[in-house]
Amino acid sequence: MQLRQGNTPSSYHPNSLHDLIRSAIVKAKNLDRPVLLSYSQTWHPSDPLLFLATHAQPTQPQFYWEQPSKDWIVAAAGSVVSLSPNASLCESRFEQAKQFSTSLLADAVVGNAADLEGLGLDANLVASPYVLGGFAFHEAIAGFQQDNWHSDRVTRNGEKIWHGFPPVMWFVPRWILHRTGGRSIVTVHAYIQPQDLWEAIASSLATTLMELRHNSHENSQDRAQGNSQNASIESSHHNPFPFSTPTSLRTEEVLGNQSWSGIVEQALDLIQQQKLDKVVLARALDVSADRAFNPFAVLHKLRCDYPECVSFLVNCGSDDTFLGATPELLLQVQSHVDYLGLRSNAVAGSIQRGKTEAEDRILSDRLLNSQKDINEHKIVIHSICDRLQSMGAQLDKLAPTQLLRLSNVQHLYTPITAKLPNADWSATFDVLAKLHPTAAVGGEPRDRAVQLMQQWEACDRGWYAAPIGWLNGNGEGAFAVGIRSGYICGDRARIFAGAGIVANSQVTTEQSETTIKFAALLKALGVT
Ligand SMILES: C=C(O[C@@H]1C=C(C(=O)O)C=C[C@H]1O)C(=O)O
Repeated sequence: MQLRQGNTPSSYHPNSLHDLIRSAIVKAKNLDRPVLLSYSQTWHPSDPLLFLATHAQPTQPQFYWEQPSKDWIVAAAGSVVSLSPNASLCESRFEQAKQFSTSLLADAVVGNAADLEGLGLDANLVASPYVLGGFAFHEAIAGFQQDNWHSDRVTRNGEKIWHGFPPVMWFVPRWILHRTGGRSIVTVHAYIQPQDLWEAIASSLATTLMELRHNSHENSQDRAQGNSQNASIESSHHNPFPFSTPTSLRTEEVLGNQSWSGIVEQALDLIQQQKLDKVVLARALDVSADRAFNPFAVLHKLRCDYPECVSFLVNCGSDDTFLGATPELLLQVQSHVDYLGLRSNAVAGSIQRGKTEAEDRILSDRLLNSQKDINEHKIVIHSICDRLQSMGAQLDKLAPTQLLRLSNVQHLYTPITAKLPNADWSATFDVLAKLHPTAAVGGEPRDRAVQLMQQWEACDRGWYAAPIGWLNGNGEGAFAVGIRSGYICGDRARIFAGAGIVANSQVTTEQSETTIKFAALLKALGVT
């Protein structure tokens, strides 16, 4: 863990909660605008997903992020302040999120409980305010109504789509539980107005903390699992989400004007005519069940099956939950005194897993030596590197391309790291706007590819393949590409899978690749 750097957004305030609230009110009065307060304390070790499932209310926004490779879990719910996307503004949704986050984190008043103070500097770094959420793939979602995004969004064939998802949901949660290094910390936020009375704020924060502490189910689950500081979720034989799984499930491909293989053929024609280098085309499946899916149980299956991935869940406070386990990190940032450290992972080029070790090795070798996949992967590396360089980023020496093996599929994978000089954490949003969509989920040239997918794909991508992530007051942040994903609404789910089409792609091979990718979500939903 690195030490707090000079240009991190929030200033640290080591006082009691009551003193902290007083300082925040004084600051709000002096600035004549609301300020964010965050207060953190250590928490008893618990499974953050179970914690979210038992403490979030259905009408509250919810967010979950589990990144085992970074030993980083964030579970959050409620909202003290959120960005209301304004379609009439000419700024993009990333620029709106930047403006929203900048003053919030810059003015934040941050403090820790005495128990955290005792743990030293490292703990202070973990305890900070967070802004988090996600974005739609395209600037606008089909049928989105500015004033009424909870209302039914209906497509041309009369179906409700992406019902609870605005083009951007970016918010400061009421509470957040983060677990890293075997340590759990709860942070509560308040959005303090200049005229607020400290008693009211103190009582509201105390109520939030009390409600979080009070939950017999969570505590009994902890006892049942014998949770200790280092207890791993995967090693627990006890299923923390016992619920009745649907017994009867039906899947149906979402049909557009043309079949998926038809649009792949058309893409190949354009590639042959050298009008396009790559386009990623997605399919969607509707799954319906005889009873409601439990999104937390579905995510639990995904995180157990895909520990190499980022498991995520976002609910904007409606009936719909978007979730998945993605192998693709779009952007990880770390603020330093005179630069912003960047990391983005190129993931493209895929083959199935073998049934035996020998078969697996043959398939890996085939992928590592496939000129078509190497080219497809290079297009993605170049799309990321060129865009970072166009912003003035200094790229580190490129690491060799490796294999990324997931339980259903293996990919070509290259981590890309860079430094953005003289930039602070707020540049994260500029980098996101530049990178999304990379050629891993968009194509090359980007605008042409995006136009084709909007014209050809059977349904709106909504939040599929778009950035989901968080930023905190220590100048750290991470955004994943929301693939291997779908949304759940009661007894229905819509899941997505795409494949990159380049020169020499074969329609049947690409179709099988999407089938393999669908398998992750299908299995988690209970389709065998
Ligand atoms: C678009 C998806 O995956 C992307 C496409 C890949 C490919 O075509 O080889 C590999 C990984 C992802 O970049 C998806 O899973 O939906």
